[in-house]
Amino acid sequence: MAAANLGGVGADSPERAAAAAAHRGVKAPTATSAPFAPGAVVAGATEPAQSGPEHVEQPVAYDAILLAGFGGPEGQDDVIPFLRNVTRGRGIPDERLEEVAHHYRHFGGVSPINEHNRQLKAALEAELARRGVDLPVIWGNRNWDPYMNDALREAGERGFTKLIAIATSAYSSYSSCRQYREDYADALEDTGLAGVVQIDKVRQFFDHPGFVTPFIEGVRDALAELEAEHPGLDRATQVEVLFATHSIPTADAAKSGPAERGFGEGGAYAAQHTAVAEVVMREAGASEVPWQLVYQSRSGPPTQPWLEPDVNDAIAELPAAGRKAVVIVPLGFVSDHMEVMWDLDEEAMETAEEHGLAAIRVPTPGVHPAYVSGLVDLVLERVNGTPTAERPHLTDLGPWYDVCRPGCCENARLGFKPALAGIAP
Ligand SMILES: CC1=C(CCC(=O)O)c2cc3nc(cc4[nH]c(cc5[nH]c(cc1n2)c(C)c5CCC(=O)O)c(CCC(=O)O)c4C)C(CCC(=O)O)=C3C
Ligand SMILES: [Fe+2]
Repeated sequence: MAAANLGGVGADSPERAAAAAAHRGVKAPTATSAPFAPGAVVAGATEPAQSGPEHVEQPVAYDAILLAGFGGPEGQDDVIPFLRNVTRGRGIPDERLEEVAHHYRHFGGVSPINEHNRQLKAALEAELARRGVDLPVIWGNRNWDPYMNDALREAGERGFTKLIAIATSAYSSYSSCRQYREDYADALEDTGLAGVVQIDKVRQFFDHPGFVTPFIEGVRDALAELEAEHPGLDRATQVEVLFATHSIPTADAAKSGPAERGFGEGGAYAAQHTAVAEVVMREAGASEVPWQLVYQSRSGPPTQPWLEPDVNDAIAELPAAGRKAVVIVPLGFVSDHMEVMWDLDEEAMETAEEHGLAAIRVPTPGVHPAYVSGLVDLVLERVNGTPTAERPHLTDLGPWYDVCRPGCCENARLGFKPALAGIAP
């Protein structure tokens, strides 16, 4: 969410450092004794192996799919408790949270994200049934009901021991990948299922055709619509496509992806978005249209550098470059949640209007059939042990890792915390 400065006691607080340090000591090392599939790293492993496969090519008999969401409030009374969950450990007073809350308040305290995930779960179940795949889907959120702990308790009660997780987040970074993996580890500890339930994850799917196809269609349709509404509009000089994603601290960005790949400044996070945007422009038949990658929804103290440029600043520059229209592509998001409906549909659209630009925001994947069946493909890739060479990916960065590399996507401020489905530290 944008605007509010939630630096607060903030990133480098002693409380946080202490919490991180405490974490290192408390977990029992179980990696060597666990009867898990090669490539799986066990909850609580403090000294796991330093090497392992990047791609798991052996078939694994999973019991269920764990759909992992962010979670969001569903009424005014939920808003502050939800924001406390999101910002836990950062010591942010409720008055400051109320500044962020106004986006939610504006929509009756309801984020649509949980409803999106209910619909996605139903769509996945329908697609699994259509393909004759007998895998139940359990859904748990990081920050709101139904919580990850509830989902894992349910898994335990139903006797599931092998879960394949899909997080509703396509790219590599602390917030979009590793934080989910840490929360799986925490939830297994909380529910007493560490060492009993194995959680693997599907690879980050930023360049999977199922995720990219809706954006390709969206850009193609948006350009056609602009041209129909504005006869004579020259797409090569008067239109610009802005690919928008969530800003993150530059320090987190630099640590996104495996250290040894050396992605430079914006890390794997920026590299993945740039590579996907290129594919979208090409496949939408729009290679001649100018485009750039922009960021949105920054928070944190103003002194802390986050990825730039901000979408609104980028829009403000467009008229001087001769642009008359802008296409905004929410490339970083899987559904029209608050970041999209407020930061893009309210704020960025208003900025475009102020600058006299025609503007269209293209849809997120949502429950697009290509996206839903792509997610099922990603699960089946692991169920069937599909050879790496046969795994679809539209950029030369992929197919991304099944087992995250040491230090991958670490939080630049918190440092190491145990996480599943990867090799630590
Ligand atoms: C990369 C990324 C994604 C995309 C990947 C993914 O989808 O997981 C994402 C998604 C989301 N972020 C969301 C909401 C929030 N994110 C916050 C804070 C932050 N997000 C960050 C990054 C990301 N966030 C970061 C680096 C922070 C600062 C934390 C820190 O400094 O350590 C805050 C706290 C207030 C504030 O800081 O503004 C809120 C309320 C919602 C729910 C929306 C709804 O309710 O509809 C969703 C889907
Ligand atoms: Fe966020």
